[in-house]
Amino acid sequence: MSGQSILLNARENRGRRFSSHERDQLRVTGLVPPARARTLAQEVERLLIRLRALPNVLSRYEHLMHVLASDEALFFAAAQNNLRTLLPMIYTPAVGDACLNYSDLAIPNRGMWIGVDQKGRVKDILANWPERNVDVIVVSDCERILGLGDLGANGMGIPVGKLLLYSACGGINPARCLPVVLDVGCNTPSIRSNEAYIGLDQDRVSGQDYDDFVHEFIASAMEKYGKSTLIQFEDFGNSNALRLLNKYREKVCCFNDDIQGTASVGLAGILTALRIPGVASDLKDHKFVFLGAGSAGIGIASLITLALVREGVPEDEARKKCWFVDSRGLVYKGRANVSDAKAPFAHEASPEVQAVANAGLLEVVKGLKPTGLIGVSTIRGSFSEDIIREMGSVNERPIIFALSNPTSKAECTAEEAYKFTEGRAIYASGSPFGSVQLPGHHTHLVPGQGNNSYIFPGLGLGIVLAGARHVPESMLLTAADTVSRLVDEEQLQVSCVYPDLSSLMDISAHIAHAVCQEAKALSLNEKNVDHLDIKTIREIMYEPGRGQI
Ligand SMILES: NC(=O)C1=CN([C@@H]2O[C@H](COP(=O)(O)OP(=O)(O)OC[C@H]3O[C@@H](n4cnc5c(N)ncnc54)[C@H](OP(=O)(O)O)[C@@H]3O)[C@@H](O)[C@H]2O)C=CC1
Ligand SMILES: CC(=O)C(=O)O
Ligand SMILES: [Mg+2]
Repeated sequence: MSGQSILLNARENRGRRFSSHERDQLRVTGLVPPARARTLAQEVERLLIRLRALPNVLSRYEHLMHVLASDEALFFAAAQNNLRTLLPMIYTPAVGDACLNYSDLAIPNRGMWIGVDQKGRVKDILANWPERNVDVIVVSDCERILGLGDLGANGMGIPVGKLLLYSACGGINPARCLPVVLDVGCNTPSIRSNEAYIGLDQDRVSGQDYDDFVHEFIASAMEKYGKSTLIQFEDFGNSNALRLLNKYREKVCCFNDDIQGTASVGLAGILTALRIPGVASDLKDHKFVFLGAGSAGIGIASLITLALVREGVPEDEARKKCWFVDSRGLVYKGRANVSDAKAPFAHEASPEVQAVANAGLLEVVKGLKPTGLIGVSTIRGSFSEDIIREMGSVNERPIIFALSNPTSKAECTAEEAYKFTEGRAIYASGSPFGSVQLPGHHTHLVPGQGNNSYIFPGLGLGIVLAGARHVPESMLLTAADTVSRLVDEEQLQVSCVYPDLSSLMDISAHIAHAVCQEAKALSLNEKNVDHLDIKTIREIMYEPGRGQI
């Protein structure tokens, strides 16, 4: 490749970073401005200045997508070395705004939209993807994009964003990542009424037609890329997420990020909290109330159950540590409308608890006295002052996780959680909040970002390196243990239950190592992992700025 074609290729293009010798050799002299070659560090710095000068979230998102499409090394070097700054611009919360407005954004196309109108032709369509080798596919039908609902084809920002994190935080080569939207229609009138809407203008298909289409996609992807390609299900609606996971988890190498990745990051935060003075140090001495009993909530509770079983607690007893409140109130045995997924967590409720079951979350908290309150409901403000105060009155250090995304959907803010508990809350949120200094307090408090982005990049890397045939729950447990172990004293001092976000590449190397070992222990690895110590994994991770920044 040489001349103009190299400048038009995002993977090869280095724009103004080509040396004069390279410019001559590659025949791009004159095609780039004549000023002396710049370094990657200089270009990254310039990009950050430019981003700061842009007026809003969407303009920054658009700018970054253009950089990505023209100079991949610059994009990922900037991201990997400035995760705290760039993650919120390419992932939550910005990606929420981006998806809401996707049809109107001036950005290059990225990923594959496969429409249900192409049923029967999915294999042919996949053949249009230019790369022969794919390690990870993130696929969404976009029915539940973050807490924003059904955004149809606009949801592409999510598979794209997740895969950007696979490279920026997990060191997977971006050339081997495939974002896919299965466009099965959209039931949100405001999205479809935009005359520029990029998706199919039809209602969602469901039932057998839906299942056949998803199946055709999975079978075609396996046929084209092989059985070791990892499929990550992302942001499927509640009626399909667990169903599809259960259908495919033993058949293909796949996991559902909203169920399992979230479970792992949720458990990691809880395990870390056990190390904070004032919190009961034994998981079995805790009780959790979840607001929201969908993919994320049921996922976290199921993994807490597994962690307790690992400690010798009988499964039935373990499940009783987790209680759910859904859109109809407390979930308990004998209540109407308890789905199969919720049923294992529908416990016998004492008459006192039943008496408050329809009275709202505050009464449930008063009745059950949980040690932890976990928000996965998409309802902003649902952890009201009263509820947070109640958590503070029954716990020395209440665990309060507001995990709904994006920021606009968080059950409570970091400041609310700290203020209403006099700084005693151990708080984490799905989308980032800044640190908080309460009046009269010496130290600032740092909310952890309880987001599955701590998990899936390293988990995926481990799966790919091991050539794992399946993704058993024990891999999610081991990922949670690993993340929790990496939280240092300094973080604990400021009540933060997650490791420093800017070290995600290192965290991912640790997770990948643990996952490789787990794959080997279960004989699930198609590839030899014996040589893969943490240092070796870290060295083979994709990192365009290595040694230059
Ligand atoms: N931090 C992270 O890493 C992650 C965060 N999330 C976030 O979690 C949220 C939920 O995701 P997910 O579980 O997949 O979504 P689901 O659609 O699967 O579940 C949503 C749940 O919220 C419940 N709910 C809705 N309204 C209310 C209400 N007013 N009061 C109580 N419960 C209510 C629903 O109740 P019902 O069952 O009765 O309909 C349902 O159980 C989203 O905002 C998502 O962005 C998700 C994955 C990862
Ligand atoms: C983080 C994530 O996966 C979600 O909010 O859906
Ligand atoms: Mg998700």
